Amino acid sequence: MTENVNPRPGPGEVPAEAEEVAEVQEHREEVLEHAGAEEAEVGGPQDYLLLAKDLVAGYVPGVNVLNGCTLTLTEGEVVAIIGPNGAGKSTLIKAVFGLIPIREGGLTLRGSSIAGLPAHSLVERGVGYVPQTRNVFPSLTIEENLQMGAFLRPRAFAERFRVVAGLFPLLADRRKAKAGSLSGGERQMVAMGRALMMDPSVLLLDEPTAGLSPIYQEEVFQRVKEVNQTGVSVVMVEQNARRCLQICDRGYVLDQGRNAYTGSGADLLEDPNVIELYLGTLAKG
Ligand SMILES: Nc1ncnc2c1ncn2[C@@H]1O[C@H](COP(=O)(O)OP(=O)(O)OP(=O)(O)O)[C@@H](O)[C@H]1O
Repeated sequence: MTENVNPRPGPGEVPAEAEEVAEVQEHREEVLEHAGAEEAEVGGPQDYLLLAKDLVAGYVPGVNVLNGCTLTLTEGEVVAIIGPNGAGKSTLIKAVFGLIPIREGGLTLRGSSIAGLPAHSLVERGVGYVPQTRNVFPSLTIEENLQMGAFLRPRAFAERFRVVAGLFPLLADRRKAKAGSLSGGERQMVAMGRALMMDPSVLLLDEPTAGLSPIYQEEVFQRVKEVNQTGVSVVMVEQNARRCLQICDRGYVLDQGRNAYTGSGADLLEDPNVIELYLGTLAKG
C-alpha cells in the first residue's frame, strides 16, 4: 500500500506548507522591525575600502527597493549578500556600481564619495562588476571579450592577459573561441576575467553561480577565493547562500531592502534565525 505524502488540501483548507511559509514570513517581519540596530556600530568612510551607508534606491519614481541598506568592505575581504528573491541584493550591487541612482545615503571608496559617479568612472577607480546575465559578448572571441575589459588601458592588455589567464587557464587555451560557443560556467570565467583585466581592487559579482551545474558552481567559488588571494576584495550576491557563507569572511542577509542580519559567514551559518528564515527549504520566497 502506498501513502500519499503530499495530500491535496480539501476545500477551504490551507496547505500545510503554505501555513509554514506564512509563519516564516511573519517571523521575518518581526526580525525586520528590529533591523538596523547594528548599523550604529558602522565606522566612518575612512575605516573601509567601500562603505555603502543607509542607501535608499529604486527603479520607479516614488518606489524604493533599498530602504536604508548598509554594507561595508575592508581590504582583503570576501563579503556575501544573501536573502530571499526580490530582497534587493542585485539592486544594492547595481547602486554601488552607479547603474541606478542613489536617492539617499552615502557611498564611499577609500573614504571618497563615489555617489552619483557613472560606472566607467568606478572602473577607472578600481571597481569591477560582473552582471548576472548577458555578461559576455557572444559574437566576440574570448580574447576580444578580454580586450573590451581592458578598453581603458589597451597598452596593459598583454600583461593583464597573462595574469588573468594564470587564474583562468581556459581563457588562454581557447582564446580564439567565440564566447557564444562556451558553456554557462565557461562564460562566467570569461566575464570574471574581463572584469579583472582592469586590475580592480574591488570586484562586485552578481549571482555568479546562477544557472550553473553544482560542479561549475564549486569551481566558481574556488576561483573567487583564488582571485581574492591575489589581493582583490570581493562583494558577491549569491543564491547558493550556504556555500557562499562557507567561503566568505562576512555576510549580509537582506530582506525587503534592509539589513536583516550581518555577521561572519560561520556565525550566520549557525544562527538559528538565519537558518529558519533564510537558509531553510521554506525560506526561498
Ligand atoms: N529594472 C527594474 N525595474 C523595476 N523594478 C525592478 C528592476 N529590477 C528589479 N526590480 C525590482 O526590484 C526588487 C528587487 O529586485 P532585485 O533583483 O534587487 O532582487 P534580488 O534580491 O537580487 O532577488 P533575485 O534573487 O530574485 O534576483 C524586485 O521587486 C524587482 O521586481
